[in-house]
Order: sequence, then structure tokens, then C-alpha cells
Amino acid sequence: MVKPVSGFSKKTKAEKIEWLSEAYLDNDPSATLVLKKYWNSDTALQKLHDDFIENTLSNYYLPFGIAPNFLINDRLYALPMVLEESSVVAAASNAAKFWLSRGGFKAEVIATHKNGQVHLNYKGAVKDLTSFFAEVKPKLIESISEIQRNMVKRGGGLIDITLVNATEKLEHYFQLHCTFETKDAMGANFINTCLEQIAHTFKTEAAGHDTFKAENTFPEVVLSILSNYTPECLVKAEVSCKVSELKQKQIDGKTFAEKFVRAIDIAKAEPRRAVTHNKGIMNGVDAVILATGNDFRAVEAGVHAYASKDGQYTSLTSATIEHDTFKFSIEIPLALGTVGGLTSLHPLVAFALQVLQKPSAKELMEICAVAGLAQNFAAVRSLVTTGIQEGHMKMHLMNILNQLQTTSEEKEQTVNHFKTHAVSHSAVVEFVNTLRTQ
Ligand SMILES: CC(C)(COP(=O)([O-])OP(=O)([O-])OC[C@H]1O[C@@H](n2cnc3c(N)ncnc32)[C@H](O)[C@@H]1OP(=O)([O-])[O-])[C@@H](O)C(=O)NCCC(=O)NCCSC(=O)C[C@@](C)(O)CC(=O)[O-]
Ligand SMILES: NC(=O)C1=CN([C@@H]2O[C@H](COP(=O)(O)OP(=O)(O)OC[C@H]3O[C@@H](n4cnc5c(N)ncnc54)[C@H](O)[C@@H]3O)[C@@H](O)[C@H]2O)C=CC1
Repeated sequence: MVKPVSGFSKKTKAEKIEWLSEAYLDNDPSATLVLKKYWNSDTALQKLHDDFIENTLSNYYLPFGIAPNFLINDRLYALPMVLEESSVVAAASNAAKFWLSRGGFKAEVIATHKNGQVHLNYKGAVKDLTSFFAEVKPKLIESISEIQRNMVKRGGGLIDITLVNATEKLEHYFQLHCTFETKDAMGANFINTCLEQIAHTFKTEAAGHDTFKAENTFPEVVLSILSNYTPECLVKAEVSCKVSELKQKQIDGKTFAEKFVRAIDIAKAEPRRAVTHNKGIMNGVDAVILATGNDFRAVEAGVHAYASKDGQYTSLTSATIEHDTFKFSIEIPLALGTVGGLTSLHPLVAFALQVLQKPSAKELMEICAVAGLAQNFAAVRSLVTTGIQEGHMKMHLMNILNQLQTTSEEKEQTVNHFKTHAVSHSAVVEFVNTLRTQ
């Protein structure tokens, strides 16, 4: 039976691997060899990666791909995409190519405010807390002046603090709701540092306040943290064209447009469909988020909360046909950074940002929203015409062939065969087996 380990974090990388091998891998040398295969021969680069997280043993590769031909606000981009799923980059590229000849994508940042809260517990009279807050607010703002000096110089910083009475949600629960502008930074660390200082000043001032002392009831700081729900940090992207321009191989433009709009309306109405529909959108968004070193957990949490903002989880995209014009759009909250975090540390992130022509955070918001819209267009287009499996399995074929450890000759013969046959896992296995018994 494996015993708990103490002081694991203090061990060297080699000692950690040795412990792991003994505890969980039966000292199998081939198991640990795979970790070593993924070490980078450039020791400085390896050290950089080791330091990104804690207890690092190796690197975990994901493919870095490019989807070209994205015309966004009349500028042509090639989108860097990092993810593990086949057919996503092909789908993005396909949608980009389709819209390139139809005016491209229009994207616009609606707002860029982020927020965070100091969460309070207070059992006294509401009017006492309200008047204390009005009195102490200038001191709260003053107390972060040093922290936010440079951010203010850039045109950002704290925008406002309001006291929120949240006792209808939870007994004795109040918040200091703080709004920030963080310019090209995602802002999590900046906001958290500000919030913790605001909380500290609030607590100190409250402890010395006569009203609270007289009642012996003080507001208590429970915790201070930014919110990853950022509905005031919002971006919109859109494509449009004449319905007749949507003509597909076996289906005319009008029929396609109507079926497409119906598919989006179904995702609007039915949460079970909406979740998969939005997963398809996030195929594109997350891939660019990862390539540019942004925090995909933060983005995912915020986007899905936004999809539920009206009380039911729904589609993040909308489609309409008005006067013979098809319009397809997305609106999502995206708190992104093009400075800070990993953005200048990870060489491939720096490379991705260079490919994107060193965008501002606002431009990156527009690019990511477009990646989501394009991905959704490609997926829904397949869903309402050929079905998803035809294109997806065509791209997944190489994964199956690699699983079967096929030779390059077997690969070539199989790819040729499946140009005219439907790909499924069992059909590929059967075909490869036939080749091998010939
Ligand atoms: C897969 C395609 C693109 C094939 O589409 P196709 O029409 O057979 O492609 P094609 O061979 O005619 O090529 C046309 C263009 O597609 C792109 N393309 C085509 N092949 C490649 C490739 N190998 N590598 C890179 N790009 C490729 C590329 O832009 C190419 O232009 P070119 O480069 O030749 O000038 C199409 O069927 C498609 O878009 N399918 C949708 C796939 C998809 O959405 N995958 C996501 C995974 S499924 C999922 O997770 C989400 C989902 C579907 O459940 C969401 C939902 O339910 O809403
Ligand atoms: N709940 C969450 O989402 C949390 C996320 N994080 C992590 O925090 C990191 C992001 O925090 P940040 O504060 O953005 O990063 P950061 O701590 O690296 O700070 C970025 C700094 O860059 C400087 N800067 C230089 N040029 C700037 C410009 N043009 N605009 C704005 N700032 C500029 C500012 O001093 C800014 O504070 C991510 O790695 C994220 O994963 C951390 C805690 C919680």
C-alpha cells in the first residue's frame, strides 16, 4: 500500500520521479523514461517551464497549429491555436476561408470593466454600515493609490466602490463591489492586491469606529477576490451576407440559412443542446486563449455563467434572416491579457502574440470572439448538412492510424481508401487488418 509522503515539494526533480516510480509505477523504467523524453535539451528553457508550476516532472505537449485567412475588421490574421482535438483547426480555417470572400468578420469590444468583491459579514444596523461606508470610501481609495499609480498612468485603475446589501441572498451578507479597468492586463493579480488592501483599510477603520464600538458589532471581512464573472468586459463579433451567398454543395442558400437559424434557435431554447453548441464555440476560443497564454479556466467559468445570465443556460450565438440578409453573431465576456501572466515568459506565447501582430487586450478579445463564432459556424454548417462525423472523422483518421501503429505505406493506402468511404473506428481497424493479412 502506498504511504503518504512528507516534504515532497522539497525533493529534487530526480528524487520526486524516484518516489513516484517506487510508489505507483513498480519501478518500471519505461514508465519514467517517457517523462525524460519530453525534457527539453535546452536546460535554461527547461528550467523556465519547470518554474511555471510546482512539482514539475516533465513537459506536456499540445499541438500548436495555425488557422489562416481570418479577415477581422478588414485586417487579415492567422490565428494560433493550441488544443488536442482533431478537426477544430481545419474547421476554423474552413470557416475563415468561407467568410473571407463574404466581407469577413466584424468585431467590437463593448466594455472592458472587471470587478472584484470584499465579502462581508455584518449583524448590526444597515444604516450604520451605510454611513460608515460613505465616510470611509475616500480612505479606501486613497489606501491603494501607491498600488495603482502605474495602472492609473496607463488610464486604468479602480473605477468605483459600492456597498452592496446582499442580505436577500444570504443573512448578514454585504459586499464592497469594486470595479476596475486593467488595460492590457487580465488583471487578476492587480485586482486581488487592490482588494486585499481595501479590505485591510476597511477592517482597520471599522475597528476604530465609534458607532460599531458602541454597539460592539463590527463588519467582518470574510474574503476578498476578483470575480471571473465579467459581464462588463464584453465583446461582440458578427458575420453577414446575402442568403443566396450561403449556397452549399447539395443545398440552396435559403434552405441552408433557414436550417442554420433553426439550429441556433434550438440551442437558444434547449439547455442540453446549448451546452454542446457552446462547447463547439469554446473549441475556437480556448485554442486561441491557450496559444496566447491566457487563463482558460477563468474564461470558461465566465463565459458559461454569462450563458445562464437570464436564468436558463442558452446559446452564446444568435442567427437571423432579415430582408434576405443572413446575420450570425456572438457576444461573450472575455477578460484577457496581452501583458502579464505567461504572456512574455513562455516563448511560444510570445511567438503567438507576434503572429497576431502584438495585439492589445481589446484586439485579442475581438480575435477570440471571432474564433468562437467561426468554430460555431463550421460545426453547425456540418451538423445541418453532412452531419459532424464526416468531416470530424476525416481529420481523426490519422489518430486512429497512429493508434494502430501503421506504417507510412499502410497510412497512404488507408487514407486513399477512406476518401470514398465513411470513416469509423471499426471500419479503419477492419481495413488495416485486411491490408496486413494480404
Ligand atoms: C473538417 C472540415 C473542415 C472538412 O471540410 P471539407 O469541406 O471537407 O474541407 P476541404 O478538404 O474541402 O477543404 C476546405 C478548407 O477547409 C480547411 N481544411 C480542410 N481540411 C483541412 C486540414 N486537414 N487541415 C487544415 N485545414 C483543413 C482548409 O481551410 C481548406 O481550405 P484550403 O486550406 O485547402 O485552402 C469540415 O467538415 C468542418 O468544418 N467540420 C466541422 C468540424 C468541427 O466542428 N469539429 C469540432 C469537433 S466536434 C465538436 O467538438 C463540437 C460540436 C460539433 O459538437 C459542436 C456542436 O455540436 O455544435
Ligand atoms: N481567479 C483568477 O482568475 C485568478 C487568476 N490569476 C492569474 O493571474 C494572472 C493575471 O493577472 P495580472 O494581474 O493580469 O498579471 P500580472 O500579475 O503578471 O500583472 C500584470 C502587470 O503588468 C503591468 N503592465 C505593463 N503594461 C501594462 C499595460 N499596458 N496594461 C496593463 N498592465 C500593464 C501592470 O503592472 C500589471 O499589474 C494570470 O496568470 C491568472 O492565471 C491569479 C489569481 C486568481
